[in-house]
Amino acid sequence: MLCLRATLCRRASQRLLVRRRLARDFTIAIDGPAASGKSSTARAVALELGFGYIDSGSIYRCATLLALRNNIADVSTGATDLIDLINKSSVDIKFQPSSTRSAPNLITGRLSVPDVRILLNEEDVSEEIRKPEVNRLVAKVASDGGVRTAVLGIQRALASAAETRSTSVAGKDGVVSVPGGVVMDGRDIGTTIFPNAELKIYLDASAMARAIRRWDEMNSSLKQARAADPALAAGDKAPAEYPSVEDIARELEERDYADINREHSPLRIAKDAVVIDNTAMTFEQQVYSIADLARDRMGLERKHDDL
Ligand SMILES: Nc1ncnc2c1ncn2[C@@H]1O[C@H](COP(=O)(O)OP(=O)(O)O)[C@@H](O)[C@H]1O
Ligand SMILES: Nc1ccn([C@H]2C[C@H](O)[C@@H](COP(=O)(O)OP(=O)(O)O)O2)c(=O)n1
Repeated sequence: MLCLRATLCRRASQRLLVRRRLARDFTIAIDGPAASGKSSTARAVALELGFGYIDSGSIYRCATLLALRNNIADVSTGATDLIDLINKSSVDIKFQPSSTRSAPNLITGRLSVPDVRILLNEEDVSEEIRKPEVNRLVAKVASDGGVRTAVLGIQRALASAAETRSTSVAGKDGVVSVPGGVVMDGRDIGTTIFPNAELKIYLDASAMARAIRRWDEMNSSLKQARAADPALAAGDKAPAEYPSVEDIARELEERDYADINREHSPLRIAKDAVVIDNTAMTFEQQVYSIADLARDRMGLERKHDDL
């Protein structure tokens, strides 16, 4: 009896060790075109699995903000100065538990989407990096090879910090502490940044669905801002300042074209990526199916076969 118990305990701890080993440094790469749902999905998947999250697009957006603030309008001639500024800057991504502020338009069902704050040299620039002037310039900034190399340094540092942070994950034998995995989203994560990522997702949706989602998102944020600020509620800021769905569709199309056709690390579907078109999917379906794909590959039990 004692012997049987010892064997069972040994087997349980071996299983645990296998899981710990599998969960160690487990990386999920999520790539796809603009507004396909990468960042909201990545955040919810990271929360579901107890992983860290890195929004690589926000680093390119910070680089673009540095260019705008330092009057580097022409990235091709000002690249050296911009690279110098990036190398001297710090970017931090603060992943905060549950908030609907970062996905105000989304029906998330049972899920919560954690908020993410982006700090550039310790200043919170989360809202500023989403402004239209940044949207217009970011693809150009991200097309420069030297800028990409400078951004890579920040991405690697953030990823290794996330991976060394231990988290608690509910395993079959109870809660276990595992060195944290990481979810990173962007354009070249599965192809260039983490070509050996354990799970690669290419998230896509129709161009119109993506434009409508972005438009919805902007309008929900405007409604929230109006509710919080009487000056905005009184109509001081005309809704006409806000782009139409057609304007947004055009902007997304231009950015996708630049991201797909650039020389350095263009947006491509990695050959071993799982392609998910979420045009007709609910947010819950896309998050739970990715989390279960990750669980499969970590040797953990699936949780959402009901979907
Ligand atoms: N399956 C879905 N159905 C409807 N809206 C979605 C879905 N997935 C994401 N969204 C919404 O689409 C918008 C764009 O998502 P986001 O995560 O910011 O995309 P990306 O990071 O690819 O630019 C957000 O407002 C998000 O809440
Ligand atoms: N890994 C990455 C991430 C983003 N970029 C570039 C290309 C994108 O147009 C910009 C902004 O990316 P971001 O993911 O914030 O953009 P969207 O949220 O999808 O609109 O940065 C990149 O080149 N490589």
